Amino acid sequence: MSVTVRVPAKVNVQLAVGAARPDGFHDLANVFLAVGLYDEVTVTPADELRITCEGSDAEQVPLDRTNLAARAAVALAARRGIEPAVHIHIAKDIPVAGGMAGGSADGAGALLACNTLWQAGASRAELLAICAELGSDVPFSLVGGAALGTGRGEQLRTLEVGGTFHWVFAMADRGLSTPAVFREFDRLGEGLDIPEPIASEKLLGALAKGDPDALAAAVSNDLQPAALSLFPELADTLAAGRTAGALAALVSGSGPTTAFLARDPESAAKVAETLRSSGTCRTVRTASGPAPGATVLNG
Ligand SMILES: C[C@@](CO)(OP(=O)(O)O)[C@H](O)COP(=O)(O)OP(=O)(O)OC[C@H]1O[C@@H](n2ccc(N)nc2=O)[C@H](O)[C@@H]1O
Ligand SMILES: Nc1ncnc2c1ncn2[C@@H]1O[C@H](COP(=O)(O)OP(=O)(O)O)[C@@H](O)[C@H]1O
Repeated sequence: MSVTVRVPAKVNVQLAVGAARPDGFHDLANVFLAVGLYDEVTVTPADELRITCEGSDAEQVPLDRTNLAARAAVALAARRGIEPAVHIHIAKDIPVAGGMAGGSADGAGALLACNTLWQAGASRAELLAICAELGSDVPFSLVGGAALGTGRGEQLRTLEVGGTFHWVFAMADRGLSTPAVFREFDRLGEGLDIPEPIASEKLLGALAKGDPDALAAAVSNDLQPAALSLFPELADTLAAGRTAGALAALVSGSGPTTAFLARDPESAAKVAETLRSSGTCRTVRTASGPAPGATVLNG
């Protein structure tokens, strides 16, 4: 018997970043929106832990115990005193190292799948605690929808969303390392007074209303200057999307995926087409949000 879990990607509609903490992390006001681009994680009993991956970015995914899906299975098995004897297969559609939390999605997906396969009985609270140990973004991948993440992004408050938002995502031809982007944020901010990260009331209101124009006016990403400093060509992609009629154009999280908010599906298709022919990115996808969090598809 196998269990398959579907898990969404995310875009950060607000990413406010505070100064570096003594532990090296940064306090955030991180407004996550799950979008309908998914990885599927399938777990099947096996003699020992094994990982396989399929999809266009599969060769970039580590197949050893550093894979977040493997770490999730090991963490749950250790808590239950059992062997993580499972084959984890990842059908990957979320870009790797793209700032869309693909690894985090696989971690949350494997955790929910193993909990189901092993009938391990971990509560939602226990699953969320394991997710937070695995990474700052992993709890949100489990929960989906829209949420405000505080602390290092792992303490979640669910947000109301009053409609569907239509997005276009432009994937770059190389990845960006999340720690490197935070380091660049620190370097650019040296000697400056970095304010406490606070969620924007205007942005939360726009989400609650489902108003794309109001959301477009309120989106922000404090990591964007750092991502652009490490990957200056992203400015051309952002400009191409704006010219094509996107309501807002921003780097998704630590990048280098760029995200474009459109008024409706027709406008999203037009922005996508223009970006495809712009020569400024590798692939272009459309997706809408909010999307549900990790969901068991069978088993
Ligand atoms: C920036 C964000 C925005 O949602 O995601 P991505 O855009 O990369 O997907 C997240 O904060 C990334 O979360 P995640 O990828 O889970 O990060 P973690 O594994 O917890 O941490 C990786 C590294 O990122 C830096 N980091 C992460 C989170 C945080 N609040 N402060 C940090 O400084 C630290 O250098 C840390 O060692
Ligand atoms: N299941 C996984 N899928 C993708 N990357 C993973 C996974 N597990 C670990 N990684 C590592 O995490 C890094 C960041 O990947 P990813 O989570 O896709 O990007 P981001 O943090 O930008 O959202 C990758 O370069 C890879 O080395």
